[in-house]
Amino acid sequence: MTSHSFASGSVAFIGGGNMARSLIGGLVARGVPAQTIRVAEPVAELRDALTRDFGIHGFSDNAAATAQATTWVLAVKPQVMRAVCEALAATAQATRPLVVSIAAGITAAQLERWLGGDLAVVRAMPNTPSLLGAGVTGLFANARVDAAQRALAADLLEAAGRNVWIGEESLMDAVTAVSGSGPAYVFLLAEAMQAAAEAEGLPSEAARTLIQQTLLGASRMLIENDEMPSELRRRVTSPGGTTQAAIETFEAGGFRDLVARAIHAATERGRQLSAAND
Ligand SMILES: NC(=O)C1=CN([C@@H]2O[C@H](COP(=O)(O)OP(=O)(O)OC[C@H]3O[C@@H](n4cnc5c(N)ncnc54)[C@H](OP(=O)(O)O)[C@@H]3O)[C@@H](O)[C@H]2O)C=CC1
Ligand SMILES: O=C(O)[C@@H]1CCC=N1
Repeated sequence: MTSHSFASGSVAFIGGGNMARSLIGGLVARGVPAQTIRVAEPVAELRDALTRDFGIHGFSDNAAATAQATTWVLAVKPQVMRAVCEALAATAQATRPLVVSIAAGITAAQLERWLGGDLAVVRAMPNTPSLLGAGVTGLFANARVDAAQRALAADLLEAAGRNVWIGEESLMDAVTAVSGSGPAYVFLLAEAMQAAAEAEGLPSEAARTLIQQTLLGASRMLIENDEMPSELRRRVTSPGGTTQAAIETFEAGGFRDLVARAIHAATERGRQLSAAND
């Protein structure tokens, strides 16, 4: 953590579900004092697990969690965001926190309006590898976010992995479609490879190890070799060999177009979530 971390106040998570757990775990692992982290979560088992696992303060009531916090992380589903914000508007206007939302689709302007207006809002889109500190977050700051608040938001999300600042908010739905949802695409590929491996006769456990290590190794090459994916692919693909047979099958099946359509559908869904929950 850098010097501008949470020394001057505490952070309150509203919603203690999957993503909040990943982010809280990242913060605690990076040395943010547990007593400066608060979470409001209505489900007692989830709340108790968070307080037990990380030593943070748990609340069943959103207002109680936010009352002492200088940074709020809104980590509820887009469908309940408006109601959650409107119930916290008076506190937001009285305490003027930095508001960080990780909800898909919901815009900074919507959050600001629901919370009573004139607030610094950062829209952030992390992903589940945050749990391991291997996540990536796309971030957009509205015009009211000052340099110190920007640094604070960056610190908060850096605990989960790398940050990428996005200048135009309209691109946050594409960020969501690429990296927010992205881990699920890799898991789908792993599922499909597992089923195909077993269909070819490989024992389940052997197939699992082969696939896990292949995805890990390929990901490391993407990051560490500093070369284009197309070049890395070319080196695996011996002319007339096995990889060529597979790649030609993918291409003939419209793989690239399918990926483009899937990411477009996710991007559009983000826009719909904004409109449908306004
Ligand atoms: N999962 C992911 O990979 C990612 C998710 N996100 C975003 O993060 C947000 C949370 O997603 P995720 O963690 O997956 O969802 P979860 O359902 O796991 O977490 C949301 C939590 O908020 C609780 N909650 C519901 N209503 C309220 C309320 N009024 N006040 C406080 N807490 C409430 C929910 O309880 P209950 O179960 O009772 O409803 C639940 O425990 C979403 O907006 C999503 O778009 C962003 C990036 C990646
Ligand atoms: O599926 C969703 O809507 C959320 C946002 C990105 C990942 N999960």
